[in-house]
Amino acid sequence: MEKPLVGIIMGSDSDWETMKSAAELLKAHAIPYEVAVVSAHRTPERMVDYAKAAQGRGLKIIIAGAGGAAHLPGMVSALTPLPVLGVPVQSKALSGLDSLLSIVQMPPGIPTATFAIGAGGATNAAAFAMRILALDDPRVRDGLERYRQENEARALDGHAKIQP
Ligand SMILES: Nc1c(C(=O)O)ncn1[C@@H]1O[C@H](COP(=O)(O)O)[C@@H](O)[C@H]1O
Repeated sequence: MEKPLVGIIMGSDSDWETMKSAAELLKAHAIPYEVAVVSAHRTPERMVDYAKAAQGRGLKIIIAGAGGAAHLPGMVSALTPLPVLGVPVQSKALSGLDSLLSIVQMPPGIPTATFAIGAGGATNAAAFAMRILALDDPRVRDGLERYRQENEARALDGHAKIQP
């Protein structure tokens, strides 16, 4: 087993339905990743341990998803120098706007990337992680080019279908 380069963490197992989209993209491109439930609110000490150990364990990027009062991405970002990519999970009460605003409005000095609400955001967080890894890894660069071509083919296929 290759050592994971990307850590996908989420506040609750109920976020997996959203966050699995990130895992699927990384898996499709053979990028080693790990998955964990880590919560700033419910398991604060585990969060501190996870964030502080991440770089030393060889992780390069953390994708953090959370819903509602989504403090996890920002708190992890405060505890590690690694890039943290935040995914707002769609909440029932406020449709994820709460999650989005909780992640995006970080104070200067603690940068935390913020993606779209829901599974599309999780996919893009993984695609962005690939772009970061591609800076030093030609294999990931090739994978990204394949992914771009697949997306292009899918769009053109859709275009062909709507021609009268
Ligand atoms: N936002 C956070 C954090 C955190 O930010 O640390 N921990 C859990 N949660 C969120 O609570 C929501 C409801 O969780 P449950 O479904 O377990 O009740 C989830 O979307 C989770 O991300």
